[in-house]
Amino acid sequence: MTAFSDQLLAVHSDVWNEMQQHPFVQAIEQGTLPETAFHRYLVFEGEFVFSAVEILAQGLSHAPDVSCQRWLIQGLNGLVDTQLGWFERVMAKRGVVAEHWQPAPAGFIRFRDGMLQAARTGGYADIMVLMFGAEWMYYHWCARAAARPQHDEDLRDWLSMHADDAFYQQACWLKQEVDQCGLTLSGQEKQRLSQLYGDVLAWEIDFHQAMLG
Ligand SMILES: Cc1ncc(CO)c(N)n1
Repeated sequence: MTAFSDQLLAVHSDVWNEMQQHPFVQAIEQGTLPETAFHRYLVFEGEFVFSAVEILAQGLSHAPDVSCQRWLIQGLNGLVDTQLGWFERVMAKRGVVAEHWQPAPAGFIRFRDGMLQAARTGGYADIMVLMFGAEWMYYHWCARAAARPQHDEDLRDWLSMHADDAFYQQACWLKQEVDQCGLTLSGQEKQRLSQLYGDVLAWEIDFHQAMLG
């Protein structure tokens, strides 16, 4: 039987491909992303990472065993220390002030609120689907973009944080958790989570569209 994560990828391949070929992603791959768009991205991606801490923490509150708790705590450390620390340093160095980019674009709000609402009302499987949706997709485009020459050192750094082995292992763990959840879910629950996975990719497309201004 096809693993649940592979079913999600197969059913939603159109929206997956749309995200992988998004103009924001293409601009980064081709080295043509305007600096304004990168600065807008730093502000709202930083805000999303802050929300992702809450999403993973909700996951931690439902974790079925210690091994899952360890993975989630490691993920939380990565977000709070490595990533949020990186935003603070890079934004200060580049003179990017979050308050200057308010109000937040509608595409960002839809993405963030969609993710937070699903994490707050859903169970462990919901949160694994949310984070698998976000991270597996990010690993794939960032790995491609990181393999290209990138003249902006901060962008290069950000891409490599999402293309390195630690990030890949975490994305693989989320994929396995989705498969594990799939083994005991009813057909109706799987249908609901498949819809949620499709929503995540659609919200991601909205988010990255909004970053182009
Ligand atoms: C917008 C967005 N989606 C997904 C990820 C994956 O972690 C991220 N860092 N940012």
